[in-house]
Amino acid sequence: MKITETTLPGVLLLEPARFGDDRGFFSESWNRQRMSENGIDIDFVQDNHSLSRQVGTVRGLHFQSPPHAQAKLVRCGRGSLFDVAVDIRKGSPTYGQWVGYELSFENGRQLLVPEGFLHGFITRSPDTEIVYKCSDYYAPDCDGAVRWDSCGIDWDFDGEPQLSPKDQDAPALADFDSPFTYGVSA
Ligand SMILES: Cc1cn([C@H]2C[C@H](O)[C@@H](COP(=O)(O)OP(=O)(O)O[C@H]3O[C@@H](C)C(=O)[C@@H](O)[C@H]3O)O2)c(=O)[nH]c1=O
Repeated sequence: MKITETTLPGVLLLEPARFGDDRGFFSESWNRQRMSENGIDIDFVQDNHSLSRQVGTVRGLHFQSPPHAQAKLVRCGRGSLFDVAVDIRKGSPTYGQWVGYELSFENGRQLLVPEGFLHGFITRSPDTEIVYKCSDYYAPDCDGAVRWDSCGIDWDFDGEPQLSPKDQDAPALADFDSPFTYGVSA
């Protein structure tokens, strides 16, 4: 497991080992003990899976408010996508900054998105599947979104993205009052 820090402290890029043979490959996509040895102690309680048919489907940018804030461990099950995290902790030295990485079935990369960050992605291939673990259960009352195109993210996409009505109507980051504060545990 290769773990790389990003420019946003706490957001990590993980590359699990793949053991290839004539059949294909084997990979441990999550090993609690190994992660703990690397200082990552998260109790994941829910595993999510979604399919996006079209290239240029955007899901995000999403968060759940305290007391149901979620850390997420994200990977791509099929196809490819550009996955993004944005720091929305008020008072954070990196507030409003983002990181983005290509996650694909081929590269097997994972992104760890802590509590206090927006998460979202755009698909780069048709029929792309995303799979992610969450550290708290889905809580619709705490569900929130910020406009995908309001954070200065370079999505490297020229067309018209496919968005849910909820994501279309989300507030811009500039008009958003974040429920997270830097240094305060959610
Ligand atoms: C997120 C979620 C949704 N749902 C339901 C609600 C709704 O009827 C349907 C679709 O929900 P959404 O439109 O919110 O799905 P989606 O836009 O895929 O939302 C997801 O986007 C990515 C980027 C994330 O980071 C996730 O946390 C989550 O917010 O699924 C659940 O039952 N459990 C869940 O955990």
